[in-house]
Amino acid sequence: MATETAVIVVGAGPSGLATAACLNNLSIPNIVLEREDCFASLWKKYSYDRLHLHLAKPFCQLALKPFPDSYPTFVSRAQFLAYLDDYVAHFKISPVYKRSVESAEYDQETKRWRVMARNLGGGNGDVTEEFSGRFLVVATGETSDVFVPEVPGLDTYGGEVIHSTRYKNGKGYENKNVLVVGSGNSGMEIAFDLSNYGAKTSVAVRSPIHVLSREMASMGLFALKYLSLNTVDSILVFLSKLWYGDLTKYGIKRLEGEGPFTAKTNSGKYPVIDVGTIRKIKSGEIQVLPAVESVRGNEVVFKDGKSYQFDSIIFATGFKRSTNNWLQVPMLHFY
Ligand SMILES: NC(=O)C1=CN([C@@H]2O[C@H](COP(=O)(O)OP(=O)(O)OC[C@H]3O[C@@H](n4cnc5c(N)ncnc54)[C@H](OP(=O)(O)O)[C@@H]3O)[C@@H](O)[C@H]2O)C=CC1
Ligand SMILES: O=C(O)C(=O)Cc1c[nH]c2ccccc12
Repeated sequence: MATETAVIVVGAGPSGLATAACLNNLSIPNIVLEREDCFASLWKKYSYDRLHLHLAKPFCQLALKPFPDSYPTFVSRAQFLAYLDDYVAHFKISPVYKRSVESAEYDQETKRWRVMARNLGGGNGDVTEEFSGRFLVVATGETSDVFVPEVPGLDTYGGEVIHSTRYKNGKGYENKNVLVVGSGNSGMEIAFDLSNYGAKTSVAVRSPIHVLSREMASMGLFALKYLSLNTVDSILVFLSKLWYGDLTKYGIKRLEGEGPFTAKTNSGKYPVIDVGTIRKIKSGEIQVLPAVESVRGNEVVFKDGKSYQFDSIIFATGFKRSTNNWLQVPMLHFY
């Protein structure tokens, strides 16, 4: 027997919770299905201690409930989680946990979505459950499944290998040679954190990037209300050049041809919001290396042919979307 509702929301991250809050506020029946055993699992379980929202308060609060006035401009992970706890209680949201959605199809006859979810908490053997709703909301985000590239020889590596989602802080990395692979926001901040804990830190930067300060990014978002994307991007590139200078000699090339917000909008390439990493790169505390080519024992070989020994490798290589695995809508395309 299918469980019937008006709206099925897949994912209990911040977007899924905000959707459920708006629906509950209008007394529209809904069910939130969540694969994990808690809401906002990325924030709760899979992020590092020093994490703060990168964008100023007004850009990050969820629908219908602003952040408390006492919160600072850049909200910490603990504060964000406390806010979400309040939010879930206030809007009486009760996600159904440990439900991994395996398929969602729209039935043209009944005009309803049929969603099949595996109950991961079913004890002996998982059970598949059916949910039926008039509307489906996909709130599984851009960060649902971890991505680690295949690196030749990685299986011969004797040191520790983790994905950025397992990194909490630099305890235990003091004086260790640590390589962070990936120069997105996770990689750049984890490198900064490791260095603060006394790790000998390197970061492998494969592609050109935009680097902005938190203030530049928030100012840019605010300016988008009044100015075009291209104008805002030109201002941001100007400010970034002025503030950070040319980073080529440190191994970081600026992304040319597409401004920071255009790159985000067109190809999901987020600008790096600098939290202090660039200063450490300039001072030599953090070493920038090119793309990783292969691993040979405890040595990592880079694109320039050089190789170095590392005690640990942290793959901050991002995520894969999961939507295409279960959403059966041939006419929709997701990048
Ligand atoms: N405080 C905050 O609000 C924070 C927000 N975030 C956000 O979370 C999201 C995820 O960020 P993040 O975890 O950094 O992931 P991203 O996808 O943003 O970054 C992944 C990085 O890994 C690199 N990479 C991928 N594959 C390879 C490979 N085979 N070899 C070498 N490098 C590779 C990418 O380089 P390339 O471009 O060459 O593919 C890129 O630099 C983003 O939206 C980010 O902005 C993250 C941290 C903090
Ligand atoms: O408001 C948007 O469209 C966003 O994606 C916000 C956002 C998240 N991370 C960022 C990094 C730099 C600039 C904007 C964002």
